[in-house]
Amino acid sequence: MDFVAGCIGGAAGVFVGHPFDTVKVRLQVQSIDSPLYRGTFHCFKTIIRRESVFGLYKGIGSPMMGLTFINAIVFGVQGNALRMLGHDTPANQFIAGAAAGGIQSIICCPMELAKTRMQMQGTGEIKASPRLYKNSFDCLVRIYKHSGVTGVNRGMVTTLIREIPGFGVYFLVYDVLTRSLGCEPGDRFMIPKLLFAGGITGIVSWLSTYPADVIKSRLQADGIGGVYQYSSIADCVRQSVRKEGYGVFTRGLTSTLLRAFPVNAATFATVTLVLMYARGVEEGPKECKTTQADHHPQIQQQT
Ligand SMILES: NC(=[NH2+])NCCC[C@H](N)C(=O)O
Repeated sequence: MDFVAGCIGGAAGVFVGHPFDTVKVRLQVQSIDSPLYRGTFHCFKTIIRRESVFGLYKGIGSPMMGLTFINAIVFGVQGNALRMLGHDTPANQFIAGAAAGGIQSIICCPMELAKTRMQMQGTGEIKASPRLYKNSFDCLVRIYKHSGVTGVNRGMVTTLIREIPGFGVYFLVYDVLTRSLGCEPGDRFMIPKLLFAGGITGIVSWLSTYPADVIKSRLQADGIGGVYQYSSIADCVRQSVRKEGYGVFTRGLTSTLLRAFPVNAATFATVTLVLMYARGVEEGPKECKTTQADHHPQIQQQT
């Protein structure tokens, strides 16, 4: 049931958060020499004006499909890893989350490569012009045909640098918050508490590894049409800092944090409600459990 809950929770999160992600990528990747957007809200308005509201949903295909598996992997691996580690401690929360973050990167990296390319395609164009990629799947097929497995995994190292600590923090912070807020079964404020805990967790998690996300976006957007600006991660960091200063690592951060709260609040609350329904249907009222796998956003009905 964790699988189903994770899938539905992930889909809810993608629908709520994708526009913010598109704005983030546009701001992260746009040229500093001739910027199209002055900031987060100007970017939102410009995309809607020039590309309609659907411009905000460019590239949603791959995360909507990919997150079905990603959330299932994340919640499944984290819960099983924690059980393997034996004790539900903050350190084990981090370790289990980091393991989940590393494993889900196998799907996340190609998925975000396609998403990033689709989000950057047709930037600022008022009228649809012939596109390099028809859709996210066509994007990955073309990259694979041109550059093979290496091409499809472009940005993998920066994805791992972002996701392994990022997901470690994700599950550690969520566990600490839900415990300190007293998310106990039968608490009538449990859902608002879980929404709050999930939202804050998303913000803290993204802040923890955001510089890696900026570099990952630039590397994954690089090479469209076969023209490469960066030769390596170090070259991308060097060029970015030399041209824009260390502030480059905050590009798109506002949109990311605006996205992180509702997406992760929606994901955790949806997972909770799906599991609550499932347990309510399958197993009826349950005692409050203590293991982390059951400390996840679940609601056991009072017996
Ligand atoms: N820095 C991270 N990768 N944090 C994990 C957050 C994952 C969550 N699915 C989101 O997209 O917000």
